[in-house]
Amino acid sequence: MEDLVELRKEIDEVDASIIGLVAKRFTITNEIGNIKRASGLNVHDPEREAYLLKRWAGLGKKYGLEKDISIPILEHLLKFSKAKEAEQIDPKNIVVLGTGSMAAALGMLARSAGHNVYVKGRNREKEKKLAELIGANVLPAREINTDYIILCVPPTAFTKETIKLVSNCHGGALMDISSSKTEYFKKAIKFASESGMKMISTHPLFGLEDAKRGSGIAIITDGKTAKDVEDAASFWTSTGLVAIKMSMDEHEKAMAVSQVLRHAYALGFYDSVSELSNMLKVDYEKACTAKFMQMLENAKAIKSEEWVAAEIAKSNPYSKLVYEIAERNLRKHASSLIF
Ligand SMILES: C=C(O[C@@H]1C=C(C(=O)O)C=C[C@H]1O)C(=O)O
Repeated sequence: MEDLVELRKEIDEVDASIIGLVAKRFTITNEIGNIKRASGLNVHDPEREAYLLKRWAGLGKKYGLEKDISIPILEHLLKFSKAKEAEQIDPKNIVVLGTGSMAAALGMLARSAGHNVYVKGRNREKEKKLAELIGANVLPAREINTDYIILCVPPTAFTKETIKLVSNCHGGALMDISSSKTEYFKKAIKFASESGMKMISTHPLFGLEDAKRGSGIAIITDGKTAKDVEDAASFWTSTGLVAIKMSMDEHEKAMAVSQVLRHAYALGFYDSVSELSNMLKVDYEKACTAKFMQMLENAKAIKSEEWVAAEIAKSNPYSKLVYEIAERNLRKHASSLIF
């Protein structure tokens, strides 16, 4: 039985590599599509395809794989690579700066929409791993024209050195993804202008696990030309996200309700659960509902990143109001229920 588990683990790893490589192949065929479009060549190249069929048969033989297995895979790839090449409208050169989960989520969305995605991080290993995972390329050292550099690093890691990592990238705009805009935004604008880049502030309105087509992304309109906002919106729309244009103040207000307030109660709830259960010496997990556990899980996730919650609360201009109202309502319920 242990062997079965081990072998399945191995299969899972092989499958991840296969998918990563298939996605990488599409990045390359999309780039070929761009070159063909620029030089007026046909997408379909029968000579090249005949060569590939022969080569795949040869490679199959070398690895002991029957033609019946290998050739249909190639045919499937050819069908979709040509379809993607043909349908590509306006592929952008995107650099994902950072190697964390948000970088993975956004890079993946951009990749699957057919954009050319490059990964850049401070750590070479992590950078390579992420590029493989999403079927993108590591940012090459040569000079490169970019449309958007998506800044997926936490505010604390956002320094001049971070920007230097993409000093070979020219053109386009730097996009931050932070949920609290005021402080971060100022810093990002400063760095962007120092390095001659435009700055567009965005905020993906989803958590790390649920970055999927149809989720929203806020685009901050303050101080931006209508064209810059429109271009950014159309890029994100192409990845399947819904672009929501809003002012910085509207965004901060929405964050005050949906993040600062939620975090306040979640952290208060989490701390109260542990304090109260210790005090009562009760094993609440033995006799609680699934809904309670769900709420505790949510609170625990926020607690585990308390510093993020603190940072958002610290820089949100409405936090004081949020805490006043949260406290008042808790007291109101306490007095109407108990006292
Ligand atoms: C990518 C290309 O375009 C098409 C797709 C191919 C592929 O997926 O490998 C090969 C030949 C072309 O019909 C190319 O010309 O290389």
